[in-house]
Amino acid sequence: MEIAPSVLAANFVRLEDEIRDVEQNGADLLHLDVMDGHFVPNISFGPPVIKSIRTVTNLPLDVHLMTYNPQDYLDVLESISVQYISFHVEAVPHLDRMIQNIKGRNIKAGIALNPGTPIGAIEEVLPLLDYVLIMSVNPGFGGQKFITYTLDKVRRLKDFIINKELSTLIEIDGGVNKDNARLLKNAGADILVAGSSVFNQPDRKDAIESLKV
Ligand SMILES: O=C(CO)[C@H](O)[C@H](O)COP(=O)(O)O
Repeated sequence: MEIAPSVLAANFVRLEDEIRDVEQNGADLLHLDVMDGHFVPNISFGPPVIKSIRTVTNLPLDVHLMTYNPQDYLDVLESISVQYISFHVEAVPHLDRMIQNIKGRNIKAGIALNPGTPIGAIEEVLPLLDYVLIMSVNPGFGGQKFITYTLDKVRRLKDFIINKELSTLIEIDGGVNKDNARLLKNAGADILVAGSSVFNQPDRKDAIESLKV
């Protein structure tokens, strides 16, 4: 199980220290939510902040584009050398083209699904994807409660991946904590994104270890 602390929950005034803290205490990836205030009702940070973050960590950067027109960010994210980019199926009409655009840059490609979006929406392109990001809250804000029906979605997606003999990873994001981490692992999640349950805890080592079930 890999843990990707979500920078959205970090103390932005002390961002460098916050990132070094999770890097030194067991984080596997750093999850970066880019919000545009349109696809989701919030604005977070964009490429200039990600560029600065790149200079203070060796962790793989896992960028989640909660935006319309995610293709517009690819050139700059490639120049920053991020390793993972996910975009929302609900925001993009040409899934195949967008996946090829990401993978052609040697960046891992993922598609994110809102809680209410069925996994059938990505069935055809699943073999092309490196990972699927299942949202377990409605995206836009940290600190929300885990939506329990998304657990079954993870299970069904895992079954599909196994039946098709694919190696696609499942990442889950929203309301992840030490109480549901084992359920998520058993359902088939490979990467847990965790905002509040890491950055809002005083001991980040303990917080990350408690999610690595
Ligand atoms: O996608 C997200 C919210 O839209 C974030 O990754 C969010 O940071 C998750 O936070 P938490 O773990 O506190 O629910």
